[in-house]
Amino acid sequence: MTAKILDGKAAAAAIRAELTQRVAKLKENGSTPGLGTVLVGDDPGSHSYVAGKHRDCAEIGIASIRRDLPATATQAEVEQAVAELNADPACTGFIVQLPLPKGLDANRVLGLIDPDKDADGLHPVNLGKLVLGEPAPLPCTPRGIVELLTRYDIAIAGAEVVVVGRGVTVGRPLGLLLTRKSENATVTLCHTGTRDLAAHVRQADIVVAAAGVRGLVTADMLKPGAVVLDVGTSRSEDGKLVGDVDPAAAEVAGWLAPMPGGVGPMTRAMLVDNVVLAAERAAGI
Ligand SMILES: Nc1nc(=O)c2c([nH]1)NC[C@@H]1CN(c3ccc(C(=O)N[C@@H](CCC(=O)O)C(=O)O)cc3)C=[N+]21
Repeated sequence: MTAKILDGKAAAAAIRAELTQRVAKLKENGSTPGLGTVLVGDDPGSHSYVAGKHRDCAEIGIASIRRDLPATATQAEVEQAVAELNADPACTGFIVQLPLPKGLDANRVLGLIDPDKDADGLHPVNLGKLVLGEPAPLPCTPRGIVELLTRYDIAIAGAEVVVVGRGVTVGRPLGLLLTRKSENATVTLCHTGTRDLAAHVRQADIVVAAAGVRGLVTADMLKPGAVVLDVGTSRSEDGKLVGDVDPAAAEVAGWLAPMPGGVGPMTRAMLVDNVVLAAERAAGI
């Protein structure tokens, strides 16, 4: 048996088509959403992600605003770029691409983003609202995971979900999202300090691997038929993108969101969706 594919690339293309319609409607109402990005330094991976985001905006018909700063940018210069986007009415939502170069205080920068323009859902106020169950922009990768499962009719309510990884952008907020009443999953949050990872993963109906450790989740850990989402992104020796899930896992899993082609494209689609949702809210749609 080989796992069926959760095709995030196809699902994201469908979402972009829906977003194109919603943006056309917003424009009829005199509102054009605009996504801003702040990119510091010359990491090739970060450059290619940011380029992808601007391509998505062009396809969907929303404006995009780029602020690229050199690797030598100071904390004050990065904060200035954030202040400019906060003040720019053409920019209705923006992100600061992470990680920032060493020496810059990312949490301080994130805290300066206007929470209403926080397209990533990573501002402390918005993360706090997620804990409190109040409406707020939600982190893109967790949203993309829920959206992908929903589009494939995979039941989340009542499922035993094991999340591997406690990062601020994926693992930690994903646990919060999946345990809301509306999702109703039971979540175990595993991490590098987990004593027996295999014992936890073996119980899971759904496994989300988001630790950034190549091959961390292996075939022998899985319950046959489990749904596996690979969110890990590391580079192999020859520079290829590789995930956290060992390729042999595809022989045991029932469903697999591969890396690439799984959750990554959904993350990008949810970023634009966050910006469009905020514009719709502002326009009373
Ligand atoms: N403020 C901020 N927000 C982010 O959302 C954010 C960030 N910083 N920093 C880096 C991570 C990483 N991330 C990805 C998004 C899409 C793909 C994606 O679309 N990947 C394609 C492959 C792309 C390729 O081949 O290069 C795929 O999985 O199929 C990957 C990674 C967003 N991040």
